[in-house]
Amino acid sequence: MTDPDKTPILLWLRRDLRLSDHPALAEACGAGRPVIPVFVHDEMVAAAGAAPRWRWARSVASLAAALEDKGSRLILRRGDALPTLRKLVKETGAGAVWWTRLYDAEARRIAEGVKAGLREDGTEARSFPGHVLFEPWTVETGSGGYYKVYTPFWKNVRSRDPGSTCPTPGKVPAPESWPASDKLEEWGMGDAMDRGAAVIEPHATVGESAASHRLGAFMAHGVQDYATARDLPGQEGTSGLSENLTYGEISIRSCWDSGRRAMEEGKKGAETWVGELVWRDFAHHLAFHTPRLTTANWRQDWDAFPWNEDARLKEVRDWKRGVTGMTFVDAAMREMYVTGRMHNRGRMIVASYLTKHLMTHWRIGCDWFADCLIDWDPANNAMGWQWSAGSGPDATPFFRVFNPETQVEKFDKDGAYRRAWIAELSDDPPDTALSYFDAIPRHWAMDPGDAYPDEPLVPAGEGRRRALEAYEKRDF
Ligand SMILES: Cc1cc2nc3c(=O)[nH]c(=O)nc-3n(C[C@H](O)[C@H](O)[C@H](O)COP(=O)(O)OP(=O)(O)OC[C@H]3O[C@@H](n4cnc5c(N)ncnc54)[C@H](O)[C@@H]3O)c2cc1C
Repeated sequence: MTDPDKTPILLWLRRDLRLSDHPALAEACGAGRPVIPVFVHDEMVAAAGAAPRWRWARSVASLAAALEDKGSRLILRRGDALPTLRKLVKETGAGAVWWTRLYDAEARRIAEGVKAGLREDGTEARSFPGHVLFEPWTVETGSGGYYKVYTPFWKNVRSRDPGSTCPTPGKVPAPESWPASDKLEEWGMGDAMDRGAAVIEPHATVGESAASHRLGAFMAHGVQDYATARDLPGQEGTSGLSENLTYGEISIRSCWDSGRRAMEEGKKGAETWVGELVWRDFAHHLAFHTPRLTTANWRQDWDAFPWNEDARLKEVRDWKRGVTGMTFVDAAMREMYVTGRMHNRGRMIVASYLTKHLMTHWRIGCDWFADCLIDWDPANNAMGWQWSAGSGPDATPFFRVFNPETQVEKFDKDGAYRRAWIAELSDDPPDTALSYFDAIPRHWAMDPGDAYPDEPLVPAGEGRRRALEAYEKRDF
């Protein structure tokens, strides 16, 4: 009979594509058993949008190479998670499947199915922390509930210790023989991206060592001025780490440790930055405690609001294509289309314009972001949209309508951001602005020589009036 203590451990990897500070990997490597790392192109991966899927593949390729350096491999399989893992358990004689916990509804639904199915078969199924600083059930209000407002959540955790980082394994113990693996290229994970990988590629910073370099550079040069520079989309004033955190190429705990160290060194922007890391935890806290966050109005009475829910309307199309005539909105939408990223200030402005001036349901914008962002994260994205729309917890109230014109004056005074992204506004547009026209599908029939709209689709004042009127008339 096989000694269960010697059987291989299947390490099922999802959004934890790194070797450092990886609790499940560290424990597996210390268990005296072979470890078989596996990435499954499962129902969660298949449902991801075009840009996230492309970026996910880049992360998988990077981890596969890093594992080779550790004497290991990354086994790739395609299919729904449970049957695929069951099949691998059978083929390899693995006695255990371990993974890192995720907290959004869909990821949990899949993992719960895997856990139940494997346990039924007598296979050990065990999950580990590592995706957030503080697991959602460990942060409680005085009365034992969950937090619905960020500030008290922040106060609760700001002096807590998320624990020490785990050592990076020197070697990952290999099995006597490896199971077969798919080839990543055969999965075509970039195929759905109609702007093509070549456009986004130069804007992505992929893999664990690039992420760690990025964190170091931000700590050395960026964090000091973060509190003010973070609001200026024309500058590189933020860490850019969201794409790496999304795929777990860096651990949130190492970001926290660096941020806390910078606080101790008296770097001015450090506490604000650590506070943003905690916004990420807060989003996952909410997604865990109220799973509807990612799909439905968090405040359920907002179901009765007269949102436009038709994504085919011209105004929604113009918003997606960055031709609303509202320069801040258009610059941000184009930035996202070319780079797969959008500055946080831009995200707030475009979301406010769509949900308030265009009175369009946040889900339409949320879905478009989910297709375009290389840092797409189900919890952060949904929380950001519901915060902007007024339907979420701790949201900006619906009657507080961002004015995209005054926002531009405040945060892009010198016009650097708009010039960078809107070619039609300049006689000599920069490459960034022109690259938008290489990125868009031909059927959008747009050209840098086209006239930019003379008037916004919905002017700031009129949109505000319309939104407030609808809000006053709401019957909830
Ligand atoms: C409508 C909308 C949609 C959004 N969608 C996403 C998304 O899909 N994925 C995503 O990672 N973030 C999302 N955000 C949050 C935020 O815009 C990005 O995390 C930020 O722009 C990333 O840039 P950075 O890595 O340079 O962040 P930094 O400013 O350097 O912050 C460090 C890290 O803190 C976290 N963080 C910062 N701001 C927030 C925030 N408001 N909410 C949650 N976490 C935050 C991120 O992990 C970020 O990488 C969204 C915000 C809005 C308003």
